Amino acid sequence: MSAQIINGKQISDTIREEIKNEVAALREKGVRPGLAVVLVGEDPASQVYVRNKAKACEDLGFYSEVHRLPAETSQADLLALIERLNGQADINGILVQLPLPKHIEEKAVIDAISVAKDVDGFHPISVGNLMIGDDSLLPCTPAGVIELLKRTGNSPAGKKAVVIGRSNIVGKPVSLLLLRENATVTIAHSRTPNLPEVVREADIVVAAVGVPKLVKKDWIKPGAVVVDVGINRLDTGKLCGDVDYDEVAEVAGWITPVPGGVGPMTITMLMANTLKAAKTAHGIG
Ligand SMILES: Nc1nc(=O)c2c([nH]1)NC[C@@H]1CN(c3ccc(C(=O)N[C@@H](CCC(=O)O)C(=O)O)cc3)C=[N+]21
Repeated sequence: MSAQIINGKQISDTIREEIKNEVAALREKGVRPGLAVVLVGEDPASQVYVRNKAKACEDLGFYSEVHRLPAETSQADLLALIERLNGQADINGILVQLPLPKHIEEKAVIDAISVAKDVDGFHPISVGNLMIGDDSLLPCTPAGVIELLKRTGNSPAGKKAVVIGRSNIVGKPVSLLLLRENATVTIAHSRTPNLPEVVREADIVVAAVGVPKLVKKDWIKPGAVVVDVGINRLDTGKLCGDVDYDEVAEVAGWITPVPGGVGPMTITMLMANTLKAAKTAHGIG
């Protein structure tokens, strides 16, 4: 047996087409969603991500601004830029690329972003809204995971889900979203005893730990859905996930590849959030 592949690239393209059509209709009414991306420093991986986000904006008809600041930018200057973007009517979403240089306090920066423009969903109020179940801007990667499950007919309702990893950007929020979708959720992590045994109970496995090929074939219940959020760059330059894809694909029912799985969905959900923020800003349902 061999797993069906969850093609994140293809699903992402379908959603982008939906967004593109909606943006075109909005622009007829004089509304153009706008995204500001802020990059501090010259981290090469971040440069690539920022370029991809700007490209997505262009492809989908969004207005976009990329602010590239030198690595030695002061926290005060960065906060002043965010303040300006918060007040800018043509900007509906603000994304400050993480990680930031050491001398800048991440929390101060995230807290400064207007909740209405928090398209990453990282602001404490957005996190609180997620916890309560209020309709808010959801963090992009977790929202992408849910979308992949739903669009392949793998609704989490009534399923047992095991999330490996408890980070603020993936593990915790994806667990809350799975719970909201009526899954029974276990959050496993580096201190969980008998991890393979715990994972073997799962109908849905979400791996988000950042350890290359951690999840093995004998951890997986036959037929389970395996979603790999890990993006690890090996010494060879190749990307690899947290799941040992080749062997796990032999037992899983469904599996996401890396690249081409969750990654493309992250940027697509960012676009969806920016569109949503623009509609809210203009009082459009
Ligand atoms: N404020 C903030 N928000 C973020 O959302 C954010 C961030 N900072 N910092 C960095 C991480 C990483 N991230 C990715 C987005 C897309 C792919 C993606 O499209 N990956 C492709 C492959 C890309 C490649 O080849 O390198 C794939 O998996 O198929 C990956 C990673 C967003 N991040």
